[in-house]
Amino acid sequence: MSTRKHTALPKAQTLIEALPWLTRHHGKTVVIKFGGNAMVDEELKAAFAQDVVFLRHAGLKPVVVHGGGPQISSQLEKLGLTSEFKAGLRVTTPETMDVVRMVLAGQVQRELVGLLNQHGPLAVGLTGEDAHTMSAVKRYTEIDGERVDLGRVGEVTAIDTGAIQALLDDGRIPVVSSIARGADDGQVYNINADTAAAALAAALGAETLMVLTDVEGLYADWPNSDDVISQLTASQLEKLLPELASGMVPKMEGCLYAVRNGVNTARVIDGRVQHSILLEIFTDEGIGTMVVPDGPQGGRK
Ligand SMILES: Nc1ncnc2c1ncn2[C@@H]1O[C@H](COP(=O)(O)OP(=O)(O)O)[C@@H](O)[C@H]1O
Ligand SMILES: CC(=O)N[C@@H](CCC(=O)OP(=O)(O)O)C(=O)O
Repeated sequence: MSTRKHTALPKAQTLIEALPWLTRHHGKTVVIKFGGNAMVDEELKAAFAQDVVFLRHAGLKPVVVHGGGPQISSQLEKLGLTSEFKAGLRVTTPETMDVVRMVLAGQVQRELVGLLNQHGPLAVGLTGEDAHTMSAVKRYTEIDGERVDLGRVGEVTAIDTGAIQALLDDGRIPVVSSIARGADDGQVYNINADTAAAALAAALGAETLMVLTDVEGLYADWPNSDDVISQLTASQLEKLLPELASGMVPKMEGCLYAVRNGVNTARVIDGRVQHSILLEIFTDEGIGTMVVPDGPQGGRK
C-alpha cells in the first residue's frame, strides 16, 4: 500500500466509527445550550459553530440556546450597576432587564449567528419573545423558608414551537436567547438559559439536550474531587439535586425536567474542549455526564 493510503486509513476509520451514530441521530432534533462561561475564547466559539454546522449537514436538526451570564455581568459593571444572584438566579430590576436583553439578543446571539453563518445562510436568531416562542410568569425563589422576590425573573409557562419548527423545516439553525414574554402582563422576563434550553428540548420532542459548560461534567463530590459521573438515571439525579451548588442547580434541574418530559438523553459536557459536541455525538467514547430516563436503557448514547 502506498504511504498516502496508509496515512488516510485512520481518517476512514474515524468516519466509519461515526456511522452508527449518524444513523441513530439522523433527522433528530438536538438542543444545544452554550453557556456564557464556555464562550470565553474565540477559537472555542469558532469550533462550536463548526460543530453545530457539521450536525446540520450530517442530517440532525440542531437548535442553539445560549447564555451569557458573565457577559451580562461585565456590561452591568461597565454601566455602574450591581449584579446580585440569589439561588443561582440574577436579581433583575427593570433597568437590569434592559441590559440583559441588550447583551443576550444584541451581542451574544448576534455573534453566534455571525459565526454560524460564516458556513452558509443557516442561522436565524430569535428570542423567546418572538412569535410567542416562550411565555413566562414571575418566578420567586425560596431561601431559608422565605419567599424571595427576584424582580423580572421568569418561569416558563408555555412554549409555542411554531417558529422554531418552521426554521428547522427550512433547514435553518435557530439560535434562541433566553428571554420570554409575560404570559399575562406584557412584561419581558429574564430566564435562566439552562432552564430555557430544557423547556425547549421537551417542547420540541428533542432526542437530546446537550449543555456545554466550563467543567468536565457533573462532579460526584464537588469541590472535593474531580470524579465525573458518566451516567445516571433521572431518579439517581433527583436524589443528588439537594446537594448541588450554584450554576449546576439549574443545569441538572433542566436535565431532569428534559428526560422526565420525553427527551431521550440530557448531557452536560465540557465546552472548553474543542469539538466536544462532535466527540459526544459521533464517537464511541462520549464525554461528560449523561442523564437517562428511568427504566431499561441501552448503555452510553
Ligand atoms: N457537582 C458539581 N459538578 C460540577 N460543577 C459544579 C458542581 N456544583 C457546582 N458546580 C459549579 O457550577 C459551574 C457551572 O455552572 P455555571 O457557572 O452557571 O456555567 P454556565 O455559564 O456554563 O451556565 C461550575 O463551573 C462549578 O463551579
Ligand atoms: C435569571 C437568570 O439568572 N438569567 C441569566 C440568563 C443568562 C444565563 O443563564 O447565562 P449562563 O448560561 O451563561 O449562566 C442571567 O441573567 O445571567
